[in-house]
Amino acid sequence: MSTIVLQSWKRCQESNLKATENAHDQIISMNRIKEIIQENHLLIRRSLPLFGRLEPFLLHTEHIALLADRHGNIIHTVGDPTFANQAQKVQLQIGANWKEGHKGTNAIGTALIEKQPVHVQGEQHYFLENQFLTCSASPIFSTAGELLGVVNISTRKEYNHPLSLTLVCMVAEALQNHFLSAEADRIVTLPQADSRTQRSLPLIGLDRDDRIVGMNESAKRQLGSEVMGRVIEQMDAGMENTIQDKRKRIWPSASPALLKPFPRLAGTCPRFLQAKMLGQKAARVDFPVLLLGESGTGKELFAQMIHETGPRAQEPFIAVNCSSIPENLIESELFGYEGGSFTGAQREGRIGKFEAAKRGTIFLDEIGDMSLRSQAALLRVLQEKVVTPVGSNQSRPIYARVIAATHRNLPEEIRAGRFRADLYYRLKGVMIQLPPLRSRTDIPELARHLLQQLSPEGVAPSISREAQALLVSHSWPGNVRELQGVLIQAAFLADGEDIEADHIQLEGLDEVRDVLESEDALPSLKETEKEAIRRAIRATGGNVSQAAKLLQIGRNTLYRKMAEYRISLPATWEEL
Ligand SMILES: Nc1ncnc2c1ncn2[C@@H]1O[C@H](COP(=O)(O)OP(=O)(O)OP(=O)(O)O)[C@@H](O)[C@H]1O
Repeated sequence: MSTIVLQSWKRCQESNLKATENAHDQIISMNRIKEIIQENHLLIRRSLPLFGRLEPFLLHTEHIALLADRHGNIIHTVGDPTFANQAQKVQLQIGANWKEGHKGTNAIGTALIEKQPVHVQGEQHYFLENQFLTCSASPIFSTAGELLGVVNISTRKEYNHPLSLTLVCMVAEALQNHFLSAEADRIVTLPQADSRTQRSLPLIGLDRDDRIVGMNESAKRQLGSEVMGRVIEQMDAGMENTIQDKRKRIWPSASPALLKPFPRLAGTCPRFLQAKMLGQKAARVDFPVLLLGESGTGKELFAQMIHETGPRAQEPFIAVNCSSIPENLIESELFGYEGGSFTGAQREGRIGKFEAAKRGTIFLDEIGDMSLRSQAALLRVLQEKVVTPVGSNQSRPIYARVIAATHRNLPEEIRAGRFRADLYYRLKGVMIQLPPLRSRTDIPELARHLLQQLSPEGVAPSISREAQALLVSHSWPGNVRELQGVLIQAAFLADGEDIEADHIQLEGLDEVRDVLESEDALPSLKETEKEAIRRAIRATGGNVSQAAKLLQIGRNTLYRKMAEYRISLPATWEEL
């Protein structure tokens, strides 16, 4: 018996599995099978062609090939129908679960635990009822290295053949190479370290910046998985040959005529249009996006548009305000938690925002306000593309696209030691800088658009020349959000008539800012601001959105100020 099989038997004995009893198979409902197939649709879709090619060779040979997901659920089978019938007696069929924990030593379950190819022959199966089988399984890894499932070939024990293990390894490797070719922009191959011992060509997948985004097992053995995310030219990786290059297809095809419009984003200012075009291009590809801009410049709206016009539009868009979550809760919020893992946690546990975003988009707003500890945890997740819920030791793959945003100057934050450089480089696949409103040349047009939005059924009021001049000359510290507020007030005061200069109330904001900047007055103004925030929170019963509206500042700005002044929300916050 191999060491792997011996160790597996030991685990089974320690778990008190009784070899002579039948395995505790769960009967899985049709609905659950559909869900499992849905969860693994990408793996199945990409594996089907290969299984299709394998099928004719398995017919009349009493062999079947199976695909199982990373939990050991069988999700696809092909092969000899006679043997498939016999295999069903022990539930070796679609929908059944072959985790070692309840099926004992078996190729699928044991390969999942060991994360390496496993051959289990006849009597080496732990349960007597499975000992008529001989099975070989090899794990399938994503290009980023996460375990996706296993490919397994089973037959009767009399037909045991050592080559079946080689065959499953080749199928798993072919699948991984196929994933690599679908996901990377360019694939390069390294010279083989030792062509006698190396089974296949080491392949490396690169993004358009030549950063390593995936590797097959052979490359991983040669370079180690820690090189993921590094730029190939900066590495001493030896000579490489490009064997596939899709980059030319991605970028030229994103000509302006082919870009999908961002209907909710108004503006004609050249700086804004340039940012919008970058966003439209980013919607077509899957790179991480980093949105930079002051509060209220439209970062969240931009992120929504990138999501809604891209291929992930049918999946969820989940926005997370990183500055509003207390540091000790951020990991459980993002990555989820197991039941009872900390005081105040829900008994049944909860999935995190990354998993909730499924194959959609997670929008990490105010990323620059995250603590260094949380940044380290986030970086790990982005690198490994798996989350480990708080209190659990099981990691789960994540598929969401990441769009991050901040009003902070991240290079400056990095220099000050408050932001991790490696996280910054991970996040800034495509970087888009949104101009502040005061530097935009299209304030009157934007104002007309916002007024139109305010009166969807009627005719929006016009804005007189004097009123426009006021709007253009204001410094807009609150950006588009502030403009929205001013226009609501103006339309209300105009009472159905056109908006005149008198209706534009830019009251005090500039004066307040001027005074705030004068050093002598600073302490008392801070106090005033603190008190205003406290009162707004009290008046709205702790509703931050309403309090922000009352104070005429953005929600994020309010959160920031609350953190700065150490003002916490009553009860609800503590109960979180
Ligand atoms: N170009 C635009 N066209 C129309 N509406 C806009 C535009 N830019 C921003 N807005 C509107 O302005 C408001 C503020 O935008 P948004 O919340 O996206 O800003 P933000 O940069 O994410 O702010 P914060 O950093 O404070 O969260 C929203 O109501 C949004 O719909």
